[in-house]
Amino acid sequence: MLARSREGSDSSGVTTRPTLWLAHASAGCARDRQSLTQELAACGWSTSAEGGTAGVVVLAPSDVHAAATLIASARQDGTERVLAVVLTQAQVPAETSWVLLSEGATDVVAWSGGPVDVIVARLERWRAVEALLRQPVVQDTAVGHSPAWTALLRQVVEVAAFTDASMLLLGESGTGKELLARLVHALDTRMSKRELVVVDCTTLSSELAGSELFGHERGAFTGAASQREGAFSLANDGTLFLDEVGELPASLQPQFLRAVQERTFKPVGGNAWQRTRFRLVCATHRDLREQVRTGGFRNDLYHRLASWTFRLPPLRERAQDILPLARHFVRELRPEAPPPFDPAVEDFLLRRDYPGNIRELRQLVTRIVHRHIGAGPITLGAIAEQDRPMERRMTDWRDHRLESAIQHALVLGVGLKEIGRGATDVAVRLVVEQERGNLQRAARKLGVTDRALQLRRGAARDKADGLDEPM
Ligand SMILES: Nc1ncnc2c1ncn2[C@@H]1O[C@H](COP(=O)(O)OP(=O)(O)OP(=O)(O)O)[C@@H](O)[C@H]1O
Repeated sequence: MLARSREGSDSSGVTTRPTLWLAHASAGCARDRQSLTQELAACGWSTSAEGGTAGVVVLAPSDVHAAATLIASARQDGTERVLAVVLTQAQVPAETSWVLLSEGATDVVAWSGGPVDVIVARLERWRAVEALLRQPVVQDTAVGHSPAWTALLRQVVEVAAFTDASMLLLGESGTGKELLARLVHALDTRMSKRELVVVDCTTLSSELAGSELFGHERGAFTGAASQREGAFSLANDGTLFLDEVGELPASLQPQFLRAVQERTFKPVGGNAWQRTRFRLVCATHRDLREQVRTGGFRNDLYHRLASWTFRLPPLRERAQDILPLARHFVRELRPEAPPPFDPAVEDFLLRRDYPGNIRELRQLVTRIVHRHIGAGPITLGAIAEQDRPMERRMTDWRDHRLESAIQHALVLGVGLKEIGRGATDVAVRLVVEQERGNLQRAARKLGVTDRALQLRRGAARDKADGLDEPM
């Protein structure tokens, strides 16, 4: 019932034709699948039994486990979104939905024949989001194809384009919080959109912060020679980006809460309330919840800021983005003729640690490009002395993170065979994801035969059968 292929994908892995992968969980629902195919076709959605980036799985209420296996396997092979369509006139039981969602279904709906509006509404939204992700404003600025990054981007783009909700961006320094805030502003569809106003809360002093945020009237305080607009007013019909919001002075938080909640504020020294309408995006590298717990940040304000919370992955969790990002920075610096990296330089970039995340990678690549001479590829000699690897700076893959994962497994009583198998399965999953479901390329990269890879994947899927380790 499941035949998959990766055709129809462009370089970013996004399907260029609007064909939907359609599968059914058991022979019993083949006829319903047929009528769903027709209904979808009437709404302009063609379907195929072969893979795509989005799919629909049709199941009878008794097929939950078969459907869950189908969905998990599709997700592993690179299908980004799967809608589970349960053939029932009743509501889908919550337990069924949770099982399907936990195996990777994006959504679960009930359908009992007839119009497919509920299904099509979801497919149209997905298509709109995928179209946005292909826009140059996203492709050319928010570089990265790793699953962690694309999953995040997909959610951010959806919230940015289809809501005016406030967003809280959490992440280590240099992970791209400001870049995402700019993207959210660029994707905002409000016609009257004005500007993006950036306020760095680390630079707000208690005395001047009120004026910076709310503006002031002439003569409001010594030195206020003329009236001045503040960030809340400047951001009207635009976006207000508060960087390092955890540093917002406690004395300002009540006023700030009012401005965010009511969208009204009074300039310093003024009597009249002013209205403002903006999208609020905040960022912090701190644990804001912990600040709330210890009383450094107001709980009510936190909940106002964090309608949506997104965690940006550090670069070490998206290592497959290192080279695409590095090449992107080279193109920015040498747009006319971007030189390629020698394989040895690529290896150096991949093995290094980046505590400063993408900012550190960008600075490193900038130094390399500054030193690169001539028209040929960038060679190891272009790496500045300060950046050259001393043994302790290179990342041994068997580092403390692997050690602590194994330590954890040992504490749980996991045996050597299971640990080895677990490590193999993680490696297989990562490479299959990287190769976007192309099993031949994945096998080559892993240094095993196609058959061995298939066996391992089969065994991982069905651990209960206790198949012997094939590789
Ligand atoms: N996905 C990306 N694609 C291209 N460039 C990126 C990406 N993410 C971050 N950058 C670049 O990395 C640098 C750091 O990003 P940014 O300033 O957005 O990080 P940040 O999380 O806001 O950092 P901080 O917390 O220190 O303010 C910027 O030059 C930005 O353009």
